[in-house]
Amino acid sequence: KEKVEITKEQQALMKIITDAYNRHQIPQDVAKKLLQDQYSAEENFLLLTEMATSQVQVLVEFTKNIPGFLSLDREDQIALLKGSAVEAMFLRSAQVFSRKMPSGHTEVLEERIRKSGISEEFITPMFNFYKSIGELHMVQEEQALLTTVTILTPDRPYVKDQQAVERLQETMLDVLRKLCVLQHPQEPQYFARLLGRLTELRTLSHYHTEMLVSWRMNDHKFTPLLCEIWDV
Ligand SMILES: COc1ccc(-c2nc3ccccc3n2[C@H](C(=O)NC2CCCCC2)C2CCCCC2)c(OC)c1
Repeated sequence: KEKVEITKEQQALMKIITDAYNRHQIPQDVAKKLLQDQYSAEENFLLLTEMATSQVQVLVEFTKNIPGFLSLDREDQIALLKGSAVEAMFLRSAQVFSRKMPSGHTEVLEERIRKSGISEEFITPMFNFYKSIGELHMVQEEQALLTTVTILTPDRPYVKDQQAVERLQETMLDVLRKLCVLQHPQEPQYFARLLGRLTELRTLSHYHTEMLVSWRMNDHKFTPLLCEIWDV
């Protein structure tokens, strides 16, 4: 049985990324807000666009802490951010949804999201994803590394130097693989399951524009930053 060992460098890399991931949390916790009050579809849409706008800003700050990211070609950095922003947002939403909450809170949160204004057809795939992320019981290092692996996806549109991105992503995947083996020794397939979620995440993100324009209200307004990042 091969002995899996995280090197000193990998330990340092993981600490930098996890600290940055935890530092760059959403300022106002949306779950708390949703648990407090029931909002109209319009108010919920505004809340979503506000949360998503601040999450994109948080994502940009987070990527500056990924060792090697700032050494990539500048335009490739933008292409990676634009290409991963929606997936990072759904990954963060899944982590918010799967957080341990006092009993009954998750059910209230689920109900509020179901009734938020999102159209019926997207609710099942979205919650299937949230629950499949929750079942993994990821530790924070795994969450941070999974988001990093998602950002460093080489085949995003307009990425010129895919090899450079691939090298960075492989560095992160190697740490994540070892971490999974050490954190979940009884589950040799855990790492594979984790990466499988990224496929589910990409599929869910394909629905994203549809989910927004079909929100049960008229005249959907977006912030300039979201117009940049979302294809709306
Ligand atoms: C595009 O369609 C949708 C639909 C639902 C969500 C969603 N899933 C959630 C799961 C847990 C808590 C919040 C959640 N949200 C919205 C939100 O505020 N998401 C934030 C985005 C930035 C990162 C933190 C979460 C809520 C939904 C209820 C109405 C108000 C917005 C969503 O988040 C991408 C996108």
